[in-house]
Amino acid sequence: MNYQNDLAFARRQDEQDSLKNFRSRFLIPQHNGEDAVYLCGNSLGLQPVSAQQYLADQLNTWKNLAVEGWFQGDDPWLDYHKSITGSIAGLVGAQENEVTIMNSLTVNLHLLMVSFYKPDNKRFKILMEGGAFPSDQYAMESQVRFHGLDPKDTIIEIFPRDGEVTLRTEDILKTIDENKEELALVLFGGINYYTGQFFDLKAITDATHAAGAYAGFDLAHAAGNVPLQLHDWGADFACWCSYKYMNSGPGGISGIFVHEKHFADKELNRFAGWWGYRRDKQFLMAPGFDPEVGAAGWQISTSPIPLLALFKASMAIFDDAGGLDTLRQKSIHLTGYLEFLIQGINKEQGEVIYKIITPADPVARGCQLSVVCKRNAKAIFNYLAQNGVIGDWREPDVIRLSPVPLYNTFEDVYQAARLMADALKAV
Ligand SMILES: Cc1ncc(COP(=O)(O)O)c(C=O)c1O
Ligand SMILES: Nc1ccccc1C(=O)C[C@H](N)C(=O)O
Repeated sequence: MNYQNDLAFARRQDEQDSLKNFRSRFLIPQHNGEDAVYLCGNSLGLQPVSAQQYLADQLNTWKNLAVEGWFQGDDPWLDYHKSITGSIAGLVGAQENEVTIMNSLTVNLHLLMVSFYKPDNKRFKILMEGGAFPSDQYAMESQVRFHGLDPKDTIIEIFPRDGEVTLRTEDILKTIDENKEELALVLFGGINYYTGQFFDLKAITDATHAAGAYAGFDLAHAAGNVPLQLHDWGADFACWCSYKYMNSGPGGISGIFVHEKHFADKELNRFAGWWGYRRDKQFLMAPGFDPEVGAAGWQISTSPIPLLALFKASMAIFDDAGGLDTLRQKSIHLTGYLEFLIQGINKEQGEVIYKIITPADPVARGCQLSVVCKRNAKAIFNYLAQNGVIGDWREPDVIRLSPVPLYNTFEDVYQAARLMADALKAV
């Protein structure tokens, strides 16, 4: 696309945007009485206007039906989660029975590792991306210790080559192959939280399986952001939080994927609870765990209905937007526009002050651009915040900015970049 550094150009793009009406379905934070420039869907997606009503409906069911709400009403709570698993499955490229929603992300990472990390004398190593989100590192390390192993001898982290900031797929595949005798699990982020790099998950899955190990993914930054084909890629399992690009609210419920090839595998451990029991017999309260077929059999505890209601409000918007394909098209243009404008600032300055560390190829990134500030980084971030641009800061010098196609505009992106240029004069 031929971008222009010009407000009129940005407004023309917004005018022509087939998704332009979706912004009004979200509550945009205010700054000095105007919409803030919210570029932080990578951390917390915005609240759907309808969220209050979805929540109020369930509070009313609780008020009117109380315990009968589990079995009666328009949308009985017992199967309430089923009304959104189809939409979620569509977003991650799964069959509906391969997806369920439960707990929070790190909890689910642990539970899925109970099933898919079973080290023995021969295969015990875990391969992950260097610089993964700390919670994932802590989860892996504690799982390894739980099995009586030392993380130092067990967890292999792959880091970029010297002088590079992102990982090369060839290096990931080579490391998998080099460790094929001892590898038990490859557990990668879909998109790295710091650099915004979107990994080649199909290639990683294929290489992992060729090495005789399981492939699992933390899709916190990928779900609802980039197209995924978990079923067709043959990934063994995945989990993600829904409060980022899926807009389910702070601490919103997490999703899991288990490939159907594992449904009948009696060898897989799982930590069981009655919510994962086969639904037709759950209330017989019989001894002996008999799981529901599919990912739903990994559930443990009673569904948190208020959280599901919030999630449902957001999934209805994704459904109306027609799924991820249209969103992705706009996303590529929006993020591309931000990249173009930032590069324009660098050109004007005659040096790279805002170094984008996220890959330039749209195939290798989602909404997010991670920008290293070479000068007065924290002061620039603060200047942006004071002027209504909400991104986030990651130590030591990275500003993350994520234009989200459902609610951000080209004008948002234009204003953010204009303020990034102004900041260089102001701080
Ligand atoms: C990649 C990744 N993993 C794990 C987490 C932690 O998730 P939670 O606190 O919901 O367990 C986050 C975000 O907080 C994340 O980005
Ligand atoms: N759950 C949170 C609670 C408080 C503050 C941030 C978060 C995030 O999600 C951070 C995000 N995972 C990140 O990529 O940095």
